[in-house]
Amino acid sequence: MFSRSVARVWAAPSSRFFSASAAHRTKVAVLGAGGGIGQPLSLLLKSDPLVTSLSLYDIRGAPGVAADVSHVDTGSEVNGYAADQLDQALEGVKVVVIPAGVPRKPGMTRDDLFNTNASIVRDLASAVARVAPDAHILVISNPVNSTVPIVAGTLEKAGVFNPRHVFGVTTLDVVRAARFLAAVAGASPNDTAVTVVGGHSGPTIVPLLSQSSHGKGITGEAYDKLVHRIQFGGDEVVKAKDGAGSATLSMAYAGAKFTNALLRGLNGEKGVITPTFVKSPLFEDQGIDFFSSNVELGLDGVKKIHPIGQLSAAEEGLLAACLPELKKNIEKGKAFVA
Ligand SMILES: NC(=O)C1=CN([C@@H]2O[C@H](COP(=O)(O)OP(=O)(O)OC[C@H]3O[C@@H](n4cnc5c(N)ncnc54)[C@H](O)[C@@H]3O)[C@@H](O)[C@H]2O)C=CC1
Ligand SMILES: O=C([O-])CC(=O)C(=O)O
Repeated sequence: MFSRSVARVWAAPSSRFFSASAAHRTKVAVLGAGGGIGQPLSLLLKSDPLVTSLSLYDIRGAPGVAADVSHVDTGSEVNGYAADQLDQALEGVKVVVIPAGVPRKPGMTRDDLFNTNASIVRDLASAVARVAPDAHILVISNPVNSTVPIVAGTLEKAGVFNPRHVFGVTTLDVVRAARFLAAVAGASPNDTAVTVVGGHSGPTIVPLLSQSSHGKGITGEAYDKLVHRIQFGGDEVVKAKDGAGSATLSMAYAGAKFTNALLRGLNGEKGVITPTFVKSPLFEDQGIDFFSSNVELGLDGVKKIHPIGQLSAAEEGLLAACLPELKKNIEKGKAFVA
Protein backbone atom coordinates (compact mmCIF):
# COMPACT_ATOMS: atom_id res chain seq x y z
CA MET A 1 0.00 0.00 0.00
CA PHE A 2 2.72 2.48 0.90
CA SER A 3 5.07 1.87 -1.98
CA ARG A 4 6.90 5.04 -3.00
CA SER A 5 4.28 6.05 -5.52
CA VAL A 6 1.31 5.37 -3.24
CA ALA A 7 3.04 7.13 -0.35
CA ARG A 8 3.24 10.18 -2.60
CA VAL A 9 -0.47 9.98 -3.35
CA TRP A 10 -1.29 9.64 0.35
CA ALA A 11 0.88 12.62 1.18
CA ALA A 12 -0.92 14.74 -1.41
CA PRO A 13 -3.22 16.64 1.00
CA SER A 14 -0.12 18.37 2.34
CA SER A 15 3.08 18.45 0.38
CA ARG A 16 5.02 18.99 3.64
CA PHE A 17 3.71 15.81 5.24
CA PHE A 18 5.66 12.55 4.93
CA SER A 19 8.11 13.85 2.45
CA ALA A 20 11.14 11.56 2.37
CA SER A 21 13.69 13.42 0.34
CA ALA A 22 16.65 12.41 2.50
CA ALA A 23 18.18 8.98 2.94
CA HIS A 24 18.72 8.65 6.70
CA ARG A 25 16.04 7.16 8.88
CA THR A 26 15.57 7.52 12.59
CA LYS A 27 14.50 5.60 15.71
CA VAL A 28 11.49 7.31 17.32
CA ALA A 29 9.82 6.61 20.67
CA VAL A 30 6.24 7.46 21.64
CA LEU A 31 5.69 7.74 25.41
CA GLY A 32 1.96 7.43 26.06
CA ALA A 33 1.48 5.25 22.98
CA GLY A 34 -1.60 3.49 24.37
CA GLY A 35 -3.69 6.66 24.62
CA GLY A 36 -6.15 8.54 22.47
CA ILE A 37 -3.36 10.46 20.74
CA GLY A 38 -0.66 7.81 21.14
CA GLN A 39 -2.42 5.11 19.14
CA PRO A 40 -3.18 7.03 15.93
CA LEU A 41 0.14 8.88 16.25
CA SER A 42 1.97 5.54 16.36
CA LEU A 43 0.08 4.43 13.25
CA LEU A 44 0.98 7.63 11.38
CA LEU A 45 4.63 7.37 12.43
CA LYS A 46 4.67 3.75 11.23
CA SER A 47 3.67 5.16 7.84
CA ASP A 48 6.44 7.78 7.80
CA PRO A 49 9.28 6.62 5.54
CA LEU A 50 11.82 8.57 7.63
CA VAL A 51 11.15 6.43 10.72
CA THR A 52 13.37 3.36 10.85
CA SER A 53 12.23 1.98 14.20
CA LEU A 54 9.32 2.77 16.52
CA SER A 55 9.51 2.24 20.24
CA LEU A 56 6.05 2.34 21.85
CA TYR A 57 5.80 2.84 25.63
CA ASP A 58 2.88 3.38 28.01
CA ILE A 59 2.02 2.40 31.55
CA ARG A 60 -0.72 0.31 29.95
CA GLY A 61 -1.40 -1.21 26.58
CA ALA A 62 1.69 -0.37 24.53
CA PRO A 63 2.67 -3.98 23.63
CA GLY A 64 -0.81 -4.49 22.17
CA VAL A 65 -0.66 -1.27 20.16
CA ALA A 66 2.81 -2.28 18.94
CA ALA A 67 1.66 -5.75 17.85
CA ASP A 68 -1.22 -4.17 15.95
CA VAL A 69 0.74 -1.35 14.27
CA SER A 70 3.64 -3.70 13.45
CA HIS A 71 1.51 -5.49 10.85
CA VAL A 72 1.40 -2.39 8.67
CA ASP A 73 3.56 -3.12 5.62
CA THR A 74 6.12 -0.35 5.86
CA GLY A 75 9.82 -0.92 6.50
CA SER A 76 10.09 0.26 10.08
CA GLU A 77 10.46 -2.11 12.99
CA VAL A 78 8.01 -1.71 15.94
CA ASN A 79 8.49 -2.72 19.58
CA GLY A 80 6.12 -2.30 22.51
CA TYR A 81 7.21 -1.80 26.11
CA ALA A 82 5.29 -2.34 29.35
CA ALA A 83 5.22 -0.05 32.40
CA ASP A 84 8.52 -1.32 33.87
CA GLN A 85 10.42 -1.13 30.56
CA LEU A 86 10.84 2.62 30.07
CA ASP A 87 14.64 2.50 29.91
CA GLN A 88 14.59 -0.26 27.28
CA ALA A 89 12.05 1.73 25.28
CA LEU A 90 14.44 4.69 25.15
CA GLU A 91 17.61 2.86 24.17
CA GLY A 92 19.15 4.28 20.98
CA VAL A 93 16.24 6.63 20.40
CA LYS A 94 16.91 9.91 18.58
CA VAL A 95 13.42 11.44 18.77
CA VAL A 96 11.00 11.08 21.71
CA VAL A 97 7.37 12.18 21.31
CA ILE A 98 5.43 12.59 24.58
CA PRO A 99 1.61 12.47 24.55
CA ALA A 100 1.45 10.87 28.04
CA GLY A 101 -0.92 12.41 30.56
CA VAL A 102 -4.56 13.15 31.24
CA PRO A 103 -6.77 15.16 28.85
CA ARG A 104 -9.36 17.83 29.71
CA LYS A 105 -13.04 17.38 30.44
CA PRO A 106 -15.64 20.13 29.79
CA GLY A 107 -15.22 23.07 32.17
CA MET A 108 -11.49 22.50 32.67
CA THR A 109 -8.61 24.64 31.44
CA ARG A 110 -5.35 23.11 30.27
CA ASP A 111 -3.75 24.50 33.43
CA ASP A 112 -6.15 22.33 35.47
CA LEU A 113 -4.14 19.34 34.13
CA PHE A 114 -0.92 20.63 35.69
CA ASN A 115 -1.19 18.73 38.99
CA THR A 116 -1.40 15.35 37.24
CA ASN A 117 0.69 15.90 34.13
CA ALA A 118 3.63 17.84 35.59
CA SER A 119 5.04 14.82 37.43
CA ILE A 120 4.33 12.43 34.54
CA VAL A 121 6.30 14.63 32.17
CA ARG A 122 9.10 15.26 34.69
CA ASP A 123 9.58 11.54 35.29
CA LEU A 124 9.64 10.75 31.58
CA ALA A 125 12.13 13.57 30.96
CA SER A 126 14.36 12.18 33.75
CA ALA A 127 14.42 8.83 32.00
CA VAL A 128 15.30 10.45 28.67
CA ALA A 129 18.10 12.39 30.42
CA ARG A 130 19.46 9.11 31.78
CA VAL A 131 19.11 6.81 28.76
CA ALA A 132 18.99 9.03 25.66
CA PRO A 133 20.40 12.41 26.74
CA ASP A 134 20.98 13.57 23.18
CA ALA A 135 17.43 12.84 22.00
CA HIS A 136 15.08 15.46 20.60
CA ILE A 137 11.99 15.69 22.81
CA LEU A 138 8.59 16.69 21.38
CA VAL A 139 6.15 17.57 24.16
CA ILE A 140 2.43 17.17 23.44
CA SER A 141 1.18 16.72 27.05
CA ASN A 142 -0.71 19.72 28.42
CA PRO A 143 -0.35 22.35 29.69
CA VAL A 144 2.37 22.75 27.03
CA ASN A 145 3.24 26.27 28.27
CA SER A 146 4.34 24.64 31.54
CA THR A 147 5.31 21.08 30.55
CA VAL A 148 8.02 22.30 28.15
CA PRO A 149 9.78 24.33 30.90
CA ILE A 150 9.40 21.25 33.14
CA VAL A 151 11.17 19.06 30.56
CA ALA A 152 13.86 21.69 30.02
CA GLY A 153 14.36 22.16 33.78
CA THR A 154 14.57 18.42 34.39
CA LEU A 155 17.21 18.00 31.68
CA GLU A 156 19.05 21.04 33.02
CA LYS A 157 19.17 19.50 36.49
CA ALA A 158 20.62 16.34 34.96
CA GLY A 159 23.21 18.48 33.14
CA VAL A 160 22.05 17.48 29.66
CA PHE A 161 19.70 20.28 28.53
CA ASN A 162 20.23 21.24 24.91
CA PRO A 163 17.83 24.06 23.95
CA ARG A 164 18.00 22.96 20.33
CA HIS A 165 16.44 19.61 21.24
CA VAL A 166 13.27 20.46 23.20
CA PHE A 167 10.02 21.37 21.41
CA GLY A 168 6.46 22.06 22.50
CA VAL A 169 4.20 20.78 19.75
CA THR A 170 1.91 23.68 18.78
CA THR A 171 1.26 22.31 15.29
CA LEU A 172 -2.43 21.68 16.00
CA ASP A 173 -2.92 25.45 16.33
CA VAL A 174 -1.25 25.91 12.95
CA VAL A 175 -3.34 23.12 11.40
CA ARG A 176 -6.56 24.61 12.81
CA ALA A 177 -5.65 28.14 11.72
CA ALA A 178 -5.11 26.99 8.12
CA ARG A 179 -8.31 24.95 8.15
CA PHE A 180 -10.52 27.63 9.72
CA LEU A 181 -9.11 30.45 7.56
CA ALA A 182 -9.67 28.30 4.47
CA ALA A 183 -13.33 27.92 5.41
CA VAL A 184 -13.77 31.69 5.87
CA ALA A 185 -11.79 32.63 2.76
CA GLY A 186 -13.32 29.95 0.52
CA ALA A 187 -9.81 28.71 -0.30
CA SER A 188 -7.86 25.46 0.01
CA PRO A 189 -6.03 24.91 3.34
CA ASN A 190 -2.91 24.34 1.22
CA ASP A 191 -3.04 28.05 0.39
CA THR A 192 -3.97 29.43 3.82
CA ALA A 193 -0.98 28.68 6.02
CA VAL A 194 -0.96 30.93 9.10
CA THR A 195 1.96 31.55 11.46
CA VAL A 196 0.73 31.06 15.04
CA VAL A 197 2.97 32.41 17.81
CA GLY A 198 2.96 32.58 21.61
CA GLY A 199 1.97 29.45 23.51
CA HIS A 200 -0.69 26.74 23.49
CA SER A 201 -3.74 27.80 25.50
CA GLY A 202 -6.60 30.21 24.77
CA PRO A 203 -5.25 33.78 24.86
CA THR A 204 -1.61 32.66 24.56
CA ILE A 205 -2.39 31.35 21.03
CA VAL A 206 -1.70 34.31 18.70
CA PRO A 207 -2.49 33.78 15.01
CA LEU A 208 -0.77 36.27 12.69
CA LEU A 209 -3.49 36.54 10.07
CA SER A 210 -2.13 39.87 8.78
CA GLN A 211 0.90 37.97 7.44
CA SER A 212 -1.29 35.68 5.30
CA SER A 213 -2.54 36.83 1.90
CA HIS A 214 -5.96 35.29 2.57
CA GLY A 215 -6.05 36.41 6.21
CA LYS A 216 -5.01 40.04 5.98
CA GLY A 217 -8.30 41.25 4.49
CA ILE A 218 -10.44 39.75 7.24
CA THR A 219 -11.68 42.43 9.65
CA GLY A 220 -14.38 43.28 12.19
CA GLU A 221 -16.66 40.57 13.51
CA ALA A 222 -15.38 37.99 11.03
CA TYR A 223 -11.82 38.57 12.31
CA ASP A 224 -12.84 38.33 15.96
CA LYS A 225 -14.75 35.11 15.35
CA LEU A 226 -11.89 33.53 13.40
CA VAL A 227 -9.31 34.42 16.07
CA HIS A 228 -11.60 33.09 18.79
CA ARG A 229 -12.09 29.82 16.91
CA ILE A 230 -8.32 29.36 16.48
CA GLN A 231 -7.63 30.19 20.13
CA PHE A 232 -10.42 27.97 21.46
CA GLY A 233 -10.51 25.17 18.86
CA GLY A 234 -9.50 22.74 21.59
CA ASP A 235 -12.58 23.66 23.64
CA GLU A 236 -14.77 22.96 20.61
CA VAL A 237 -13.55 19.35 20.59
CA VAL A 238 -13.67 18.95 24.39
CA LYS A 239 -17.31 20.09 24.36
CA ALA A 240 -18.29 17.84 21.44
CA LYS A 241 -16.62 14.81 23.07
CA ASP A 242 -18.70 15.56 26.15
CA GLY A 243 -16.43 14.13 28.84
CA ALA A 244 -14.68 11.53 26.66
CA GLY A 245 -11.50 13.60 26.27
CA SER A 246 -10.02 16.19 23.93
CA ALA A 247 -8.61 16.26 20.41
CA THR A 248 -6.85 12.99 19.61
CA LEU A 249 -7.08 12.34 15.86
CA SER A 250 -6.30 15.86 14.65
CA MET A 251 -3.55 15.98 17.31
CA ALA A 252 -2.07 12.70 16.07
CA TYR A 253 -2.05 14.19 12.56
CA ALA A 254 -0.40 17.38 13.85
CA GLY A 255 2.13 15.40 15.94
CA ALA A 256 3.10 13.20 13.00
CA LYS A 257 3.37 16.26 10.78
CA PHE A 258 5.72 18.03 13.20
CA THR A 259 7.77 14.86 13.74
CA ASN A 260 8.20 14.50 9.98
CA ALA A 261 9.29 18.15 9.73
CA LEU A 262 11.90 17.58 12.45
CA LEU A 263 13.14 14.37 10.79
CA ARG A 264 13.50 16.20 7.47
CA GLY A 265 15.56 18.88 9.20
CA LEU A 266 17.69 16.27 10.97
CA ASN A 267 18.29 14.67 7.57
CA GLY A 268 19.70 17.88 6.14
CA GLU A 269 16.71 19.16 4.21
CA LYS A 270 16.99 22.95 3.94
CA GLY A 271 14.22 25.45 4.61
CA VAL A 272 12.05 23.35 6.94
CA ILE A 273 10.32 26.11 8.91
CA THR A 274 7.32 25.74 11.23
CA PRO A 275 6.09 27.29 14.47
CA THR A 276 7.08 25.44 17.66
CA PHE A 277 7.38 26.37 21.35
CA VAL A 278 11.08 26.46 22.24
CA LYS A 279 13.61 28.14 24.50
CA SER A 280 13.64 31.50 22.76
CA PRO A 281 15.37 34.87 23.04
CA LEU A 282 12.46 36.79 21.46
CA PHE A 283 10.84 38.00 24.72
CA GLU A 284 13.63 37.13 27.14
CA ASP A 285 13.94 40.83 28.06
CA GLN A 286 10.41 40.54 29.52
CA GLY A 287 11.31 37.43 31.53
CA ILE A 288 9.68 35.07 29.01
CA ASP A 289 12.26 32.57 27.82
CA PHE A 290 10.03 30.06 26.03
CA PHE A 291 7.98 31.17 23.05
CA SER A 292 6.51 29.73 19.89
CA SER A 293 7.46 31.36 16.62
CA ASN A 294 8.62 30.13 13.24
CA VAL A 295 11.67 27.93 13.75
CA GLU A 296 13.94 26.52 11.07
CA LEU A 297 14.71 22.87 11.81
CA GLY A 298 18.15 21.59 10.87
CA LEU A 299 20.72 18.84 11.39
CA ASP A 300 20.77 19.46 15.15
CA GLY A 301 17.15 20.45 15.80
CA VAL A 302 16.52 24.18 16.24
CA LYS A 303 18.63 25.91 13.60
CA LYS A 304 17.17 29.41 13.56
CA ILE A 305 14.44 31.12 15.58
CA HIS A 306 12.67 33.62 13.36
CA PRO A 307 11.37 36.92 14.74
CA ILE A 308 7.59 37.35 14.72
CA GLY A 309 7.69 40.09 12.08
CA GLN A 310 5.28 42.95 11.49
CA LEU A 311 2.02 42.81 13.50
CA SER A 312 -1.31 44.56 12.92
CA ALA A 313 -2.78 46.69 15.72
CA ALA A 314 -5.19 43.85 16.55
CA GLU A 315 -2.28 41.38 16.78
CA GLU A 316 -0.36 43.76 19.05
CA GLY A 317 -3.42 43.56 21.32
CA LEU A 318 -3.46 39.74 21.17
CA LEU A 319 0.24 39.62 21.98
CA ALA A 320 -0.23 41.98 24.93
CA ALA A 321 -2.87 39.61 26.32
CA CYS A 322 -0.67 36.55 25.64
CA LEU A 323 2.56 37.58 27.32
CA PRO A 324 1.53 37.89 31.02
CA GLU A 325 -0.42 34.62 30.90
CA LEU A 326 2.43 32.82 29.16
CA LYS A 327 4.93 34.17 31.68
CA LYS A 328 2.80 32.84 34.55
CA ASN A 329 2.51 29.39 32.92
CA ILE A 330 6.26 29.19 32.29
CA GLU A 331 7.11 30.26 35.84
CA LYS A 332 4.72 27.65 37.23
CA GLY A 333 6.54 24.93 35.27
CA LYS A 334 9.96 26.17 36.37
CA ALA A 335 8.88 26.38 40.02
CA PHE A 336 7.73 22.76 39.88
CA VAL A 337 11.20 21.55 38.87
CA ALA A 338 13.16 23.92 41.11
N1 LIG B 1 -0.23 19.86 22.37
C1 LIG B 1 -1.47 19.77 21.92
O1 LIG B 1 -1.83 20.49 20.96
C2 LIG B 1 -2.44 18.81 22.49
C3 LIG B 1 -2.17 18.18 23.69
N2 LIG B 1 -3.04 17.26 24.20
C4 LIG B 1 -2.67 16.64 25.48
O2 LIG B 1 -2.13 15.34 25.25
C5 LIG B 1 -2.26 14.55 26.44
C6 LIG B 1 -2.79 13.16 26.12
O3 LIG B 1 -4.08 13.22 25.60
P1 LIG B 1 -4.88 11.87 25.21
O4 LIG B 1 -4.03 10.98 24.41
O5 LIG B 1 -6.19 12.30 24.67
O6 LIG B 1 -5.08 11.21 26.65
P2 LIG B 1 -5.35 9.65 27.01
O7 LIG B 1 -5.78 9.60 28.42
O8 LIG B 1 -6.23 9.06 25.98
O9 LIG B 1 -3.92 9.00 26.85
C7 LIG B 1 -2.85 9.31 27.70
C8 LIG B 1 -1.99 8.10 27.82
O10 LIG B 1 -0.88 8.44 28.66
C9 LIG B 1 -0.59 7.28 29.41
N3 LIG B 1 0.23 7.62 30.56
C10 LIG B 1 -0.15 8.17 31.75
N4 LIG B 1 0.92 8.27 32.56
C11 LIG B 1 1.98 7.78 31.88
C12 LIG B 1 3.35 7.63 32.17
N5 LIG B 1 3.85 7.99 33.36
N6 LIG B 1 4.14 7.09 31.23
C13 LIG B 1 3.65 6.73 30.02
N7 LIG B 1 2.36 6.84 29.70
C14 LIG B 1 1.53 7.37 30.60
C15 LIG B 1 -1.94 6.69 29.77
O11 LIG B 1 -1.82 5.35 30.17
C16 LIG B 1 -2.69 6.89 28.45
O12 LIG B 1 -2.57 5.76 27.61
C17 LIG B 1 -3.18 15.36 27.35
O13 LIG B 1 -2.42 16.02 28.33
C18 LIG B 1 -3.82 16.37 26.42
O14 LIG B 1 -4.25 17.53 27.07
C19 LIG B 1 -4.19 16.94 23.55
C20 LIG B 1 -4.49 17.52 22.34
C21 LIG B 1 -3.68 18.55 21.75
O1 LIG C 1 -8.01 21.37 24.28
C1 LIG C 1 -7.31 20.51 24.84
O2 LIG C 1 -7.33 20.28 26.06
C2 LIG C 1 -6.38 19.70 24.01
C3 LIG C 1 -5.56 20.64 23.21
O3 LIG C 1 -4.56 21.13 23.66
C4 LIG C 1 -6.09 21.07 21.92
O4 LIG C 1 -6.99 20.43 21.35
O5 LIG C 1 -5.60 22.09 21.42
